[in-house]
Amino acid sequence: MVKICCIGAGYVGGPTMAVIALKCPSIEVAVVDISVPRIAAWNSDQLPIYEPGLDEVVKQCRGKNLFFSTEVEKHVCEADIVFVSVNTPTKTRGLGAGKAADLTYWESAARMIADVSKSDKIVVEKSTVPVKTAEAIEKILTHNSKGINYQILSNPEFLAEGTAIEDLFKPDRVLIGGRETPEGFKAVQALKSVYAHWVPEDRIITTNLWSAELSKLAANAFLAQRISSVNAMSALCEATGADVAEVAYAVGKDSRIGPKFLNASVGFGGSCFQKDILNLVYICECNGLPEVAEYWKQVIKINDYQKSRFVNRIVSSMFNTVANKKVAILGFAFKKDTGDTRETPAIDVCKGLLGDKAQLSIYDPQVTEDQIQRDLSMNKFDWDHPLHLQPMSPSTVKQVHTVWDAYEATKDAHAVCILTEWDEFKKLDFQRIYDNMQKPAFVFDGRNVVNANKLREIGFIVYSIGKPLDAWLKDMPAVA
Ligand SMILES: NC(=O)C1=CN([C@@H]2O[C@H](COP(=O)(O)OP(=O)(O)OC[C@H]3O[C@@H](n4cnc5c(N)ncnc54)[C@H](O)[C@@H]3O)[C@@H](O)[C@H]2O)C=CC1
Ligand SMILES: O=C(O)[C@H]1O[C@H](OP(=O)(O)OP(=O)(O)OC[C@H]2O[C@@H](n3ccc(=O)[nH]c3=O)[C@H](O)[C@@H]2O)[C@H](O)[C@@H](O)[C@@H]1O
Repeated sequence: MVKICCIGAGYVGGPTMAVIALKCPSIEVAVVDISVPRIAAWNSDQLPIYEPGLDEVVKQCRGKNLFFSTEVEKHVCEADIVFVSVNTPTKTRGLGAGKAADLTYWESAARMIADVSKSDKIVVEKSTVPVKTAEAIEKILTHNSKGINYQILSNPEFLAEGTAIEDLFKPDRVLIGGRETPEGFKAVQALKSVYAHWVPEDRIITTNLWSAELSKLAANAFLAQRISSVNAMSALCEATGADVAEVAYAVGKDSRIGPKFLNASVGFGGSCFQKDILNLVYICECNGLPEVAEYWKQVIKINDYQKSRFVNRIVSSMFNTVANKKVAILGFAFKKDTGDTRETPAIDVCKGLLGDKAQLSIYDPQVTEDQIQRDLSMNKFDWDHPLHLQPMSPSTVKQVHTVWDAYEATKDAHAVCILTEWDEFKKLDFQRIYDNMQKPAFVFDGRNVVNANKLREIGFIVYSIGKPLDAWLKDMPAVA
């Protein structure tokens, strides 16, 4: 029986391995992690991450051919194929701080593999890593090899959170990069045969190592660039009276451009877009390509601009101050159908409002009070480290209250900000909300989920990203 071990039981390692176990009953899959609570949660009824469809997949295989364990060394030693899906945060200190990927966790995983292995192994990069990382990993493994042969493959993951199971069941493509040697080709074939259990052959792309590594960074950069492009247009729409949804629809109808990923928003979030672009920027700089680095940096700059533009719009509309005003925040996760808050635009928007002394009442159906408090008091990039290495007891932000109901959050509020596009926000009784709010009552829709005209009929002053401004907002320009 082929044995797979995955180091890192996170958002990628957990769902990816659960699907491999489901689709390949003849393969034994062990997912290991240094985080004891995380593994305990994977072995319980309350999985550590919320992802539609994940519970069912895990329930079907756990204890049969899918195991979650903290016995990292044992499972690595026994495995034929070792996936590495550990954190690759942005460096906060030293060379490349604020941009380069911190490969500490990756390197320690590689050294541990070299230490405990007693048989040949295929080592698969599942984490998103800088191009040429495989070369470094190869050196660590071969210099400590004790006669064992290692083949390094790059097999980046393209799943999106909230649709991870769907994406894993029917991937647009699976990408496998390997060395162009007979041993390399053999290793690529071995991994290909795992995916071939359920992925059509023409969707499994094989390339050289560096193409696979770079394709992952390129794909995320292209996706984020589309959002920054439409968000840049949203500012121009507001200035001119155009409607960004109409513009995006018209532009997306061109089959060369396509309709997906053109929703204007308060900004993109998530654990990877910013991190991976910063990483790409750093690689460009290191390769003497400052113009290319500047080009990609702009994608992040527009994203930061979009978030601060949103905060400025709120404050300027409300008589240039939100001091001591209750502002309801609906949605804190970085997108709907996930409880993940890593790099969520809600953090920057809330921090901006807190900077202007607002009182925040936050409701998100999947995010806990503890998580929100941690996010609002943590330093940039600290979130991307294993849980037990994050700050233990960050200070409480007193002007923030977390509630478990949208009506409670909006009661007596001066304004409502929608920061995540949860479906339930579309169905709220806005008349009831309006009746219980201070007047004038404002809605700032950072995800374009509400029917602005209906809300205006109720009496709200409404701001929607990239839509023609109502008279109130026109008179109060958002100047930074
Ligand atoms: N979150 C996402 O949607 C996607 C993430 N990625 C990439 O996948 C990688 C992992 O991301 P996530 O799963 O989101 O991170 P995560 O933080 O959810 O999971 C990483 C896990 O690795 C564990 N870990 C770290 N060092 C370890 C070690 N030496 N031994 C054992 N366990 C160790 C941590 O405790 C943690 O549970 C990153 O490189 C990320 O860029 C790629 C595609 C999608
Ligand atoms: O490498 C990764 O981590 C993953 O990053 C993204 O996936 P994810 O961040 O989970 O979610 P997305 O659906 O891409 O959304 C990212 C952010 O962009 C925002 N977004 C998305 C689409 C859009 O049209 N407008 C928009 O503002 C979302 O609200 C969210 O904040 C990519 O879509 C995945 O292919 C990739 O594997």
